[in-house]
Amino acid sequence: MNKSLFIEICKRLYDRKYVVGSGGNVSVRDKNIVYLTPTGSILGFLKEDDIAIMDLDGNIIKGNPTSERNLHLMIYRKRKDVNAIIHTHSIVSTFLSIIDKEIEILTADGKVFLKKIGYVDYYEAGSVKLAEETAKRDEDVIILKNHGVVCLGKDLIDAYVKVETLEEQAKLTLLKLLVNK
Ligand SMILES: C[C@H](O)[C@@H](O)[C@@H](O)C(=O)COP(=O)(O)O
Ligand SMILES: [Zn+2]
Repeated sequence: MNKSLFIEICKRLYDRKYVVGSGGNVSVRDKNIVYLTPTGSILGFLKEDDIAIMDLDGNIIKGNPTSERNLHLMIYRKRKDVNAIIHTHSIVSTFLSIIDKEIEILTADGKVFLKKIGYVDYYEAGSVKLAEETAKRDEDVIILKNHGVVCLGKDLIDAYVKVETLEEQAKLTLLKLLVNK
């Protein structure tokens, strides 16, 4: 697992305001081992030694993994093609879910990188129910209503591109709603 890339991606998510405060979490799977951001951590300030480690069975090997660990693990167990998961609180993507508007895929990037967007109703953050309902989805891009987004990738770069592209499509959707008012 490329720990320096993991830290760099977390820093960019924070610096580009896909998360604020201690929000968001990231994980990477390497065979039967999962590397996760620690619960309560500020993604912009992480060091390589802060990265928590679990196995796919849910045993903690190192540190205190994210409170959304069940969400990450349930997806990895179901989706053998997924090796990275990014959860953010992307503001426009989340805002549209608050006003019950679906994100439209409006440009070429959206069509290429997002394909379909799934939606999960609001369930308490960190709950097994939220994890179960999210893991039921088959899309790689999932909106957690009134909470944030979850993007799945074959690797960390793939998941990161989906986070950025999703927020761009959300911004375009919002602009379209405002112009068409
Ligand atoms: C309230 C929590 O911040 C929730 O939003 C959670 O989903 C999150 O984003 C960060 O939780 P961790 O710090 O436990 O990863
Ligand atoms: Zn969250």
